[in-house]
Amino acid sequence: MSLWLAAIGVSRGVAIGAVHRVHGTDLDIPEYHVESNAVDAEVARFETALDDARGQLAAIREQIPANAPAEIGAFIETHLLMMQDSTLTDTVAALIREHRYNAEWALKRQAEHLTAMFDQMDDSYLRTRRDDVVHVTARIQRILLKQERSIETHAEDDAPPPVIVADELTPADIILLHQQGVAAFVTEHGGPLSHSAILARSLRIPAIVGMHNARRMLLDDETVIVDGEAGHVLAGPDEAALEFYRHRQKRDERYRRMLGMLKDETAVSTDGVRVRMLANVELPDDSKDAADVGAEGIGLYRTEFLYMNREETPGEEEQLAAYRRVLRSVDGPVTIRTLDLGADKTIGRATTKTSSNPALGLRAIRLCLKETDLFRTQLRALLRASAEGDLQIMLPMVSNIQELRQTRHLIGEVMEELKRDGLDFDAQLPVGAMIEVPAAALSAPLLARYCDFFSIGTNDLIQYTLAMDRIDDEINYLYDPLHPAVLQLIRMTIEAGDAAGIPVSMCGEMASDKRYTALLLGLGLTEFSMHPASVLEVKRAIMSADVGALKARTGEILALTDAHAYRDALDTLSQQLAG
Ligand SMILES: C=C(OP(=O)(O)O)C(=O)O
Repeated sequence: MSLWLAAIGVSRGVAIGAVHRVHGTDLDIPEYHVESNAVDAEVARFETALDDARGQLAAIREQIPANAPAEIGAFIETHLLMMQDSTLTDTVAALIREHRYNAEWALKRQAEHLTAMFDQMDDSYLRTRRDDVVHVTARIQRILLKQERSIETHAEDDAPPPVIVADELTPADIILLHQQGVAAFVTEHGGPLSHSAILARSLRIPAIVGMHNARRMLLDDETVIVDGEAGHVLAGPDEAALEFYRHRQKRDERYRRMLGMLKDETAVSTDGVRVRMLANVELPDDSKDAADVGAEGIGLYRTEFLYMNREETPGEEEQLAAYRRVLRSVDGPVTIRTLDLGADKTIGRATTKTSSNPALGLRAIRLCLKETDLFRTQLRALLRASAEGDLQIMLPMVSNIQELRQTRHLIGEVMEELKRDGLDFDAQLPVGAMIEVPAAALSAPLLARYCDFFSIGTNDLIQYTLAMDRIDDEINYLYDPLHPAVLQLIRMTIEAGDAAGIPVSMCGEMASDKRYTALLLGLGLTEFSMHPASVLEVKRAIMSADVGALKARTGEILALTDAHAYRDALDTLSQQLAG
C-alpha cells in the first residue's frame, strides 16, 4: 500500500529512489551489565564495531571523486584519527572490563565524559572537537546497534539511487552525500532558508524538510518518489504513480532545455529595462554551473564553505587559488563575501564561542573583526586575486558604520603590506555590504557613504525583521517575504543605493523565486543574484515584464492600508509573471 507524506519542499525536482535512513546522533542507547564470563566477548564486540567504523570511513575516503573539494577528505581523516585515539578506544574497553557495561553504554559514558571536557576548554578549537566526538561515537553506536545502513552498501551499479532520510543534515553532510550520488534529501527538521536547503537547491538535488517522524514512517530500501516542489513523499508507489512521475521528470527536463535557449539572451524587460543576472556559488567549482546558464558574473560567493570539514583553516595560497579559479571561470564581476561563519555554519576549527543565541552572536563580520589574523589572511588572498580580475569584496552582517570603517582600515593596512611584499592588487577594488539586518536597511543612506555597492540578503533580513529563526521548521509559517516590514526595508535599501549612485543587488533566496520577480522589479531592483539553477527561469520572467507598469502598481499596493487588500494585490502581482 502506498503512503503519502507531506512537508516543506525546499529544492525542486522529482526523484525516484530507495530510502536510505541515516540515523542521527539521537540514538536510544540500551544500558545493561554483561556476565563476568562475557566481558572479553563484549570488548571484542566493541573492537569489531570500531574496526567496521574505520573500514566504512576508509571506504568512503576511497570513493571521494578526484574533483571533490579537498576539505571532504580532511573531514574523514579527522574522524579516522579520532577512532585510533586511545582516550576513546582503550578507555571504552577498560570501562567494559571494570564495570561490566555493555559496549554501547560504555561508549556513551566515555563520549559524555569527553564532550563535557571539551565543552569546558578555554581553547575554542579544542572545544569544538566535541562535535567530532559526537559524530564518531554515533557511527560506532549505529554499528553496535545494527542501525547502520551506510550509503556505501548501495554502491552496486543497478541499485536505485538513495533517497537520504535523516533527522537533519548539516551543509557539510550535504556536500559529503552529494559526492556519493544521492537522489534526494528528506529531513525531519530544518527550514527552507537553512544553508543545507540552499546547498541542495544549488546542487539541484530535490529536498524536503520538516517531515517529522520521517525515519519512523519510511523503511530502508523501499521505493519512494520525492517531489521537492510540492514537498511530497510517496512511499511504495504503484505503477501508475511511477509512470506519472517519470513523465514529470521528462517534462521538467524539456522545460530545462527550453530555458536553456535563453542562456545567451540579455535580460531586458518588454519596456527596455536592462537587468543584470548574477549567480550565487558555494564552492569554486560551482562557478562552472554559473557559466553554463550564462550568468553575467557572481553576485555572491559564500567563502565559508572553503573552511568546512577540515582541521585547519585554509591558508592564503589555497584561498588565492580558489578565488582565482572562480574569477577565471566566469566573465563579469565576481563578488566574494568574506567569511560568514556562525549560526548554522560552523567549521572544524570554529572560532566562535558557544553562544546561547548564535544567530545574534559573534558571527560574520563581527567574528572577522575580532579574529583579525583569520580575516587578514582572507583579505590578503582576496586582494591578491583582485589583480587578476573584476573582484568585489562583500561584507556580511554589517550593522553599523564602525564595522565598515574598521574593515576599510584593515584593507588599507593589508594593501600596504602587499605593497611592501611586492605583490599586485587592485587598489580600487569595490567593497560593499550585505544588507541583511534591519539596522543596516534603516541606515542604508549612511552606510552607502562607505560602500561601493549593496546586496540585499533577504534570508537573514527576513529572519531578523520578523524575529523568526530561519532554520526552525516549527515557525516556518512566519517566513513571509511579502510582510510589509520586509518590503519597506527592501525598498529603503534600493532607494538609498539609487540616491547614492551605487548598485544594489539582491542575493537572498527571494531573488531566485519567480513568484517575487514582478514585485522586485516593481520595487526597482535591477540586479538579481541566485543559485544557477534558477537564473534562466527568473530571466524568462523578467523578459516578459513591463517594469514601468509594475512600478506604478507596486507603489499603489504598498500604499494600501487594508491588510487583506494589500495581501491579495501582492499575491496577484507576484503571480503575474510566475505562470
Ligand atoms: C544570502 C544570504 O546569506 P546567507 O548565506 O546567510 O543565506 C542572505 O541572508 O540572504
